[in-house]
Amino acid sequence: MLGKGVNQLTLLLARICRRIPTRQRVTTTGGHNERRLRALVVHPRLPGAKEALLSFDAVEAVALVRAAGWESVMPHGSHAGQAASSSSEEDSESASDGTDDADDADDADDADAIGAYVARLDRVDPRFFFHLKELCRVVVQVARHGADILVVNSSLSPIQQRHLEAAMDLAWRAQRRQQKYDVGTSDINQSRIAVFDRARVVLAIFARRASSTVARLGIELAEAQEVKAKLGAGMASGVTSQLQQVARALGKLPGCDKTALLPRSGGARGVTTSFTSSPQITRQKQQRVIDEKRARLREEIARLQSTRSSRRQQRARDERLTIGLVGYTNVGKSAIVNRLTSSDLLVKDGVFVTLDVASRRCVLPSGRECYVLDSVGLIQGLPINVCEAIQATMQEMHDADVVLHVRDIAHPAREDRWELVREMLADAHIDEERVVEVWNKADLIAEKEVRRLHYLRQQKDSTPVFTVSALTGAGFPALLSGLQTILEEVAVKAVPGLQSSSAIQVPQSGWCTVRLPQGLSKSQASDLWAFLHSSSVADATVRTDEATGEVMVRVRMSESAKARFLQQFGSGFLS
Ligand SMILES: Nc1nc2c(ncn2[C@@H]2O[C@H](COP(=O)(O)OP(=O)(O)OP(=O)(O)O)[C@@H](O)[C@H]2O)c(=O)[nH]1
Ligand SMILES: [Mg+2]
Repeated sequence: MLGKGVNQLTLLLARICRRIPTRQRVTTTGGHNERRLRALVVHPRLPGAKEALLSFDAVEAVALVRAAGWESVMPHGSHAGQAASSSSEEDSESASDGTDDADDADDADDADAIGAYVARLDRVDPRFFFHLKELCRVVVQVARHGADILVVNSSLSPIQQRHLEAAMDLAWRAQRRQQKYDVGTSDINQSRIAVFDRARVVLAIFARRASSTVARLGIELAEAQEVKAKLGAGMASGVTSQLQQVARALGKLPGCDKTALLPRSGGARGVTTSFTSSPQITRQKQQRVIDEKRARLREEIARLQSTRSSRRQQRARDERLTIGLVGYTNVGKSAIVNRLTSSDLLVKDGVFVTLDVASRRCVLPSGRECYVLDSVGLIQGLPINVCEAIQATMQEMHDADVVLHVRDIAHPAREDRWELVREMLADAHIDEERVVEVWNKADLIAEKEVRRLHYLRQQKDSTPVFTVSALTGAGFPALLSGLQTILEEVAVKAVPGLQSSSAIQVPQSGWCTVRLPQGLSKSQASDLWAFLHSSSVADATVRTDEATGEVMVRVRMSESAKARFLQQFGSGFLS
């Protein structure tokens, strides 16, 4: 047992992992009112990024923030999309303080439309992510608008995160000064404005809303991993002068002055976190506790995942084929599952509405049943390994017989998203041959445009595409009969030695032989296949009769299985 010190450490860890400021309650009218945390979203505009898609990327980040339950702050009149002339990196004493009010009216309109602060960068700074001039602007924005959270719509290294937190501590002091709050010395070592990158926001969404235990544990594991990474990331030398520049920029806000913002003893000491400032806790101890926690979580997740995989095996045993739906978030996957299976899964305009895989039964036009799996949406900038729910989605897709890649065909960023999903499917080793595209939301674009997109698509790839509207139901009869044909092909191909359904034939008792005649329908062939692959049949060997061309499948069947076979298919197939 590690004792009381370790318990304290665990509490500290939990606090640091969440790192959400304690300002859940603020005084507005004298009393204590609950208010949502306020997040400033900063979208970095880097060279090479597609200008046309800028607003979609930024708007998506704002949607993520809302899904996390935070309010996105972007008051009118703030800087958005700084003029190109301000984009050069000027890590000098003359760095702009970011407090000037010469906001361009168009920029302000952009801000209102996008809801995010757009930071133009020539490159990513290894220490602060932003070059000094832009860093000052961002920090001033945070201080000015009373944000509790800074969201950088990209991925931050542990060092960048740590340095940004240090800069945010200065913003927090400035916020307090502006509000004439007393900055007590006991508070000084506490980082109060949290810094989130895109992946952390996604984790926060899952942490807030994920209902399954395994998803929650997955979040805890990701957080523990993050803390571990941060332990190794100390403050780089030379950042003090940059923090002083930041303080200078903040010092121009009303009620603030540079010297009051900087820690009394100078340097970056006052902006260290409570974690690193607890002298009694050694780094080894911290690491040991985190490692133990990670091992415990991994074990528990593995145990729960094995339950999940036995559910998959159960599905496989009951002989129904599985269709998995995968795609970018908000493309209409759940709406399609609802249409296919007459279910009422939650459908909503937003990101990450579905947070766990769900399976529903679907009846095909032939009366044959299959499973349809709804899944967690994918999103740009989210490494699969960060999130257990996304890993689970990919595992389900990996095991599905057919994967429907659902696309929002009306979305301007559809091609980038198509590429992203294809890459993620390839990374998860999902065979392209099993993937069928479904173009959804066809009601939102003109038919002529759909035809044009089909034409362009055929130039590149001749695999089938189904165009539907989950809203109106258009295209669903064709989708259902297409799925039926595809599943029959899948079933037939799975019989060893058979290449196509038209060739199917089969067999004798104890040992018996099932004969598959030439003219067998696809649905009969797949039903026969399903039976022959059930647990009551064993040791199948397949050969083709040279004289008749019939396929003969020799199998061992129990007496009861044989009786069921005769009942279902008659005696014509047995010899
Ligand atoms: N116009 C139109 N809207 C649609 C269509 N299909 C879905 N939607 C809307 O798109 C939004 C997202 O639908 P969902 O089914 O929740 O999307 P999803 O892909 O499951 O999203 P996540 O679970 O968040 O990944 C909802 O507002 C739906 O009403 C469609 O064919 N046409
Ligand atoms: Mg959904």
